[in-house]
Amino acid sequence: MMERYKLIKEVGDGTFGSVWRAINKQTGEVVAIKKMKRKYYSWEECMNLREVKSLRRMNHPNIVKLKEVIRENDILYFVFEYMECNLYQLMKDRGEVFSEAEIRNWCFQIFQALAYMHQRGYFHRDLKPENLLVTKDIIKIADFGLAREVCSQPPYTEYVSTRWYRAPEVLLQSSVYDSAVDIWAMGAIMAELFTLRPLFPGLSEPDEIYRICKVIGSPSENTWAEGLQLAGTIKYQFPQFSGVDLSVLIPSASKEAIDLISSLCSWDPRKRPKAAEALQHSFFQSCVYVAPSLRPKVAAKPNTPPSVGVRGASEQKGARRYSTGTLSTTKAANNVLSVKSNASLRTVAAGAQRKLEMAHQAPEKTEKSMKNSFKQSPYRPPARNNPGAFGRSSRRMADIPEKTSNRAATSAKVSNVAEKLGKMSLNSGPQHAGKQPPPWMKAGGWHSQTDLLARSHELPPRRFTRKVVG
Ligand SMILES: Nc1ncnc2c1ncn2[C@@H]1O[C@H](COP(=O)(O)OP(=O)(O)OP(=O)(O)O)[C@@H](O)[C@H]1O
Repeated sequence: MMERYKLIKEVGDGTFGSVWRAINKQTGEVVAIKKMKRKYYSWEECMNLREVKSLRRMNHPNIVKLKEVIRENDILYFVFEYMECNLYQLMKDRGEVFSEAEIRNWCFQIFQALAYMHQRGYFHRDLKPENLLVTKDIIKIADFGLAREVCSQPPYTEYVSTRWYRAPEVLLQSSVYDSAVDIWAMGAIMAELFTLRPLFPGLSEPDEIYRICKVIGSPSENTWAEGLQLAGTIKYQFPQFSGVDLSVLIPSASKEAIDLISSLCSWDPRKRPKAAEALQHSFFQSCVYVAPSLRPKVAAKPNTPPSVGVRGASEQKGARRYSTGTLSTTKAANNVLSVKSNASLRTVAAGAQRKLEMAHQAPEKTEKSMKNSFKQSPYRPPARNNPGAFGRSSRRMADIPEKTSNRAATSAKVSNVAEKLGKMSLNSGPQHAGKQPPPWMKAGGWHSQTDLLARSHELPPRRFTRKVVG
């Protein structure tokens, strides 16, 4: 099976697998092949993997497409559509800041993918720049190793995710969390796109919360009563900060962008907008939806990329087919699973699920649980010479995913807007013509600014190290 592909170059080395650029010798198609690090001794084991289970159900232009699953000599390979680079690589190599139009374009696409995914009852749980893959103007969500079905039943597995983008309810070990964790991550990522620096680069879990408090202000009974309870449960006391003016921290961002980021990064998960609501924020005003009835009757092209931001309207015609399609798998040969669109789903019995999930952890890349972390290192303000919110810490430290004992569960609360999304397609409107309506979402309470927080233009060049190669 694998002889059909020629491996060209390793382009990524993740926790669970190494990723290669490869060519399909028969068709000449360039693909990305993820070779899993552990062995899989049966086909059933493979079918139970989260990555397979969730990606099989996803068919969206902004979710990286799983083309094939191959098991050969007990090694498991995922064949994905190939993407040129990830968002972290783009930021790292960037000499100057991205334009707001570029950021809007990317975020609009990611929120569409999230709206699609959340609406179908999945959330990603590990959104970070490395998992957002870019080819030209198109951005796609990758790495569904941690994706969870919103309605899945307990017992819930421990899970691994990346600290800098981790939502406060997860840091505080909430037993119930939901798709709002992806929304928090998007706030942090969006801010990072503007400044090219992580917004909350915590060196540990307590430090992560400390930095969040410093930037968005400590939570109160008014802003997040449940959070105070959660903190009480693990005997954690929030440091007291009133927060800073995000527009000072992110000077290149417009008022609308600042308003959206502050909504996304709300302490209370229920106060964060849903992905479909975020798409309606005034920041995305130039990205206009067109109802199907108003669309020109042109046959959708099978692989048309989505039209976003202010780009050409001609690209948008295929958008709807992606938001309605489903995936199915065809076991074409004994050890090959080809993934085809627009056919029915098959759910695999979850017999060995828990065993697999546990095996899915990478012990050498985990840290002790938050409980232990807090127990052993009670809250301490960073030392005087601590670099502050935008520290010069090694990126690798936060790349190390942490094992937490959170249980994921929630009801899939899908807004009407999200439901409508599947019936809509995209169009591009003019850039901010005329007066803009006020943002629909209220910004968080920004009170004062602390000089401990460096401004982005005062920051030294980014010196983070990453595990991504190529
Ligand atoms: N389809 C693709 N096209 C091109 N590069 C890819 C593709 N998929 C993954 N990569 C590269 O490989 C890297 C690791 O991939 P991925 O995140 O899927 O692996 P992982 O083992 O699950 O990683 P993690 O440590 O984040 O859990 C990505 O950051 C990206 O740079």
